[in-house]
Amino acid sequence: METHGVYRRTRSHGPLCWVPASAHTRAQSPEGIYLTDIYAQPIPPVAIAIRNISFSPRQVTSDASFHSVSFSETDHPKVLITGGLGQLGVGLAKLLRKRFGKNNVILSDIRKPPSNVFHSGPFIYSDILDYKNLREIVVNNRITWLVHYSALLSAVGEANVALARSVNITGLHNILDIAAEHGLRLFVPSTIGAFGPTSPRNPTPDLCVQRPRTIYGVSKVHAELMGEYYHHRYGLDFRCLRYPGIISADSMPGGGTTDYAVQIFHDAIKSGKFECNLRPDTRLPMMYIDDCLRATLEVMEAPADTLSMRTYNINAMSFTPEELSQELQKQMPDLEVTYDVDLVRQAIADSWPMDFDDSNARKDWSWKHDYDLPELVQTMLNFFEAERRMSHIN
Ligand SMILES: NC(=O)c1ccc[n+]([C@@H]2O[C@H](COP(=O)([O-])OP(=O)(O)OC[C@H]3O[C@@H](n4cnc5c(N)ncnc54)[C@H](O)[C@@H]3O)[C@@H](O)[C@H]2O)c1
Ligand SMILES: C[C@@H](O)[C@H](N)C(=O)O
Repeated sequence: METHGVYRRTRSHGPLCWVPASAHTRAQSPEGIYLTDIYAQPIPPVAIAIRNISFSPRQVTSDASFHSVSFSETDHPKVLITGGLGQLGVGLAKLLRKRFGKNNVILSDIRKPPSNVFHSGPFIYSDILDYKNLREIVVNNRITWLVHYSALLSAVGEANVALARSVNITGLHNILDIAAEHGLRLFVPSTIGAFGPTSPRNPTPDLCVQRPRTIYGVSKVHAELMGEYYHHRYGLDFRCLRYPGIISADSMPGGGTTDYAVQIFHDAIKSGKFECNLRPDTRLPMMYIDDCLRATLEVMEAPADTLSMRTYNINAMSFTPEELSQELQKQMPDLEVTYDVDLVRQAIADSWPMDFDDSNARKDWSWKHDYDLPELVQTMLNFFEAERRMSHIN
């Protein structure tokens, strides 16, 4: 057995890893991380975060390896998606189930799933603020990948800062600890909202000033930094993409600043009219959902040695409400677009990137988007047309 400061190297279960030599005797922070680890020099690259609420000395002996759930690259991962009933989770589950098998992907949320989602594969109740319940789900289902989608988005976050802080920050802490303790590969999405008015906006590179002015943005910068810290400090396999505004036809957005770019299609088809809550010249990075979900799978499958960073910008297109309206009007010339600016959303949008530099993702793991603005508009309209025909048949 090799020792290194207060750490011991062990291979008792699963891969070689570092664990604290006398875990049960040292002082813990409120988050359950050993404070004395901070002073143990030199710090080995891989060690494990342990919570006081998660292990008592009776439950786990001091020489246990918490990396006991090993994920072989040849096996299918067993995936848990948190916050899975939002705009993105159901589509991601569908993509991952196609690849890994229906029963290897569990959707979870605190809401009641609609019947088609409930019957399309495993669904489980999970509140990310309930740490013990999360741990039970991970253990009982032998989870190896965790996709953490639960969050309050930018506009709803500003309307309820306390809840956003709790879900987006405390919830993330639970997720990080669970993932580190059980050796999971963890995906946490970040956003264009992780930048602020002092960031370069056109284009915004991966590494630059990040001083967002929303609780959503602050919580996402915190998530990026904590994930990267757990990666360097504890060997957590943390992967993060900063998504642009995502546009989807069969799922509705959950209260963000980019929601107008989805709503315009619904209103255009329903009434031929749309009232936009952002100014016509507000340029923001955007992406069709299929590109976003494929990027997520691709970065999760990327060999670790191709990832020069753990947080990447990804992008597809940038447009303004005026440009989106004009593209739609090519197919729907009678569409009427008016503007009634929501000051909160406008201030948020004015502080976000106008264009996103994703050259590192393109270089490191060959990221490439499929949909530009014309394909996006055509695909969205095709979806609604197909839906209309189906409803006529039924
Ligand atoms: N949709 C976008 O345009 C976009 C862009 C950038 C980043 N993202 C990120 O992607 C992720 C998914 O986004 P989305 O658009 O699907 O979000 P959404 O708002 O549509 O869904 C979030 C889900 O989280 C759930 N949730 C809330 N509190 C919870 C709790 N305590 N425990 C468990 N679940 C809880 C909600 O019920 C909801 O279903 C989020 O982290 C978001 O920040 C989304
Ligand atoms: C951009 C993204 O994070 C989300 N759609 C929002 O507007 O809040």
